[in-house]
Amino acid sequence: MTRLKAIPRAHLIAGLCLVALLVYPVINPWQPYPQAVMLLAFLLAVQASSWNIISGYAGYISLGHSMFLGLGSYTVGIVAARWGVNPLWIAPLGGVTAVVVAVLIGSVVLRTRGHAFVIITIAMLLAAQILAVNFKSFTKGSDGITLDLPFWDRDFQNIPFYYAFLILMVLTVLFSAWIRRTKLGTGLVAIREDEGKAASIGVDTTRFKIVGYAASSFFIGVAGGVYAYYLTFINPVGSFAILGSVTIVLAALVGGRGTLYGPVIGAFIVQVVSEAATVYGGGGNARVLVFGLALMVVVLFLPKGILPTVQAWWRARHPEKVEYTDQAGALSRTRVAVRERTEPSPAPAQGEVLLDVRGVSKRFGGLTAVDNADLTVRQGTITALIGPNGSGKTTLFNLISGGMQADSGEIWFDGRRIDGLRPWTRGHLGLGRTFQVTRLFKEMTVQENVVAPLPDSRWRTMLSDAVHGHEAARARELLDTVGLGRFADQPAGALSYGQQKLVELAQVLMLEPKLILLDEPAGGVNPSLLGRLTEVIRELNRSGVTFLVVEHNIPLVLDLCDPVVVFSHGAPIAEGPPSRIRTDPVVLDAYLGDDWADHGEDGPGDNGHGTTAAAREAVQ
Ligand SMILES: Nc1ncnc2c1ncn2[C@@H]1O[C@H](COP(=O)(O)OP(=O)(O)OP(=O)(O)O)[C@@H](O)[C@H]1O
Repeated sequence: MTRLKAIPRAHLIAGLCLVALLVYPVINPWQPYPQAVMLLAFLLAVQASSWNIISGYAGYISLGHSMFLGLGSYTVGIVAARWGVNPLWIAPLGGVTAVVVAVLIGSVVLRTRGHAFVIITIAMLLAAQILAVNFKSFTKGSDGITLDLPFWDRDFQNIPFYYAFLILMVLTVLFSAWIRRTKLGTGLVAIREDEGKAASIGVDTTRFKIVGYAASSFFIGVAGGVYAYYLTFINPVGSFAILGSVTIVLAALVGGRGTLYGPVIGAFIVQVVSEAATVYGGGGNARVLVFGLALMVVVLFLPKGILPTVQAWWRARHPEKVEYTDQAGALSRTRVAVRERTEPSPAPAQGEVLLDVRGVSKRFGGLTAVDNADLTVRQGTITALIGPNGSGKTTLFNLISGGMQADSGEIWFDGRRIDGLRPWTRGHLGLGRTFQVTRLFKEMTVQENVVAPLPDSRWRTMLSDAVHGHEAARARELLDTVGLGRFADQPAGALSYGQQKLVELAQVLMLEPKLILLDEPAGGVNPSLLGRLTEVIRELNRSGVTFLVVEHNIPLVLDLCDPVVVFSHGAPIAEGPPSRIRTDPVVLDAYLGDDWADHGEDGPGDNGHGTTAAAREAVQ
């Protein structure tokens, strides 16, 4: 009984529904019509659930996904007709064709971001139809291909197809669930939430999207092969119909895009409504009208779909108890362990140059944000980068981490020129960063956020478990370190700003970085946790991690960092140990203000929380 209780409610309900579906034809064997409606619902569920991998998890909407059903049908149909093989045995070939085509299309389209993908998917569906019409020697053109009737007794009617599509539906849902549990799954969701941020934490967004697109095509291709046998006839218009793609999207939207069971629920609803519209509404055209109305209702009243809406309602009625931050736990922890890098490259010796920015510039129209800047960060240091607002510090961070490309200059990291590398490759080399305004993936849980980064480009890492296993255990450990272990299963969007800062630090530590760029780490963090934060930075630094810190909290900078580089108008104006910087007349003039020279260690008007306001006022 306790074992049963451990299974999530959704899986239990799904299991019960599956048992009912398995026994239905046994109880009602001589009812071919309802069996046909059900098996078409299973087929739609296979398609919607597969579509959900690229369009629900990764957010890249495909409006031509029924193309894979047609490709599967034609592959299997052509082979079966030519060589007299039974289509059922070669149905997986349809999946292989679908994956090959998805990889080819994806390799071209998914290198870019955004809307081009939607348009291309429709274009590809129509192109496939034109090819099927014109490649007559293979496809018999508009005449189509007729296949042999099923070999089993006619008395069995649809039952074998019923079970074939049911098995495919179960396999698709299990496959989709498995993907969502892996780092591939968290990476896909990360892409949907914030593609730039995903790239900065080592997610090779191009590869993830191509793999996601290919994964979303396989079972549809297999189902296409079985469907060809079910129909015993395939032609270009029927196999590559745009209405098929619209139905897939509608099913996923109705049920709940991005959820595991939503597309399946949506498929059953859409299939039953579609059948009712055809039977009672006067034919196929009524179906199109009903689909249009349903789409409007969903967009207006259920934008998240049925399942997420019901889940939100349930959660509101049965709120989970959440503890406050385990601040005491975090503060009492003494050590934070750094993992060994999986592909260790010899770290530069203490004091050697780790990051070398040489004559880098970045212009935005008429504004030169970074102006021929030089900067070196030596191994083992906690280097500060300070300067007035708008002096180009964050832009320089973006250039170093790969979020932006420099107009000129070179950036070297750990003996390698990196300014031409993609952001995730820089991450794999050991370059991590946090953001001034936190950029967590708000719809993922806190734990998923911390598990999402990839320290290398190995397939094994990509397919490792993000929910259990060593990666998840490491994420928990890091969350405990920053005092947020109790929040692991909460959505990241529910955390306060300061808590999000701490999660972002834990997240970047998953990269096993050699150098961490911290953009205003103290912003919004309460004073006692700030103490813990600086302690963590020091501990990591003692373990060999180098830091480059942008921070306006000058007492913190002067206490924690050495050397300090001062930026003004896009270039460094001074560099040295804190003791020299705080009295440097150039720095006092450009940033700190004369008051700094006249006050003690803590600067003017310090209240223990830093003097950001004072420093900023001084600049103005
Ligand atoms: N994407 C962009 N497009 C246009 N201008 C930009 C862009 N990013 C930064 N800038 C401009 O470049 C200049 C430098 O901005 P940046 O954010 O790098 O400064 P900063 O030193 O980090 O400032 P702060 O201390 O306030 O964070 C600013 O004038 C800013 O308006």
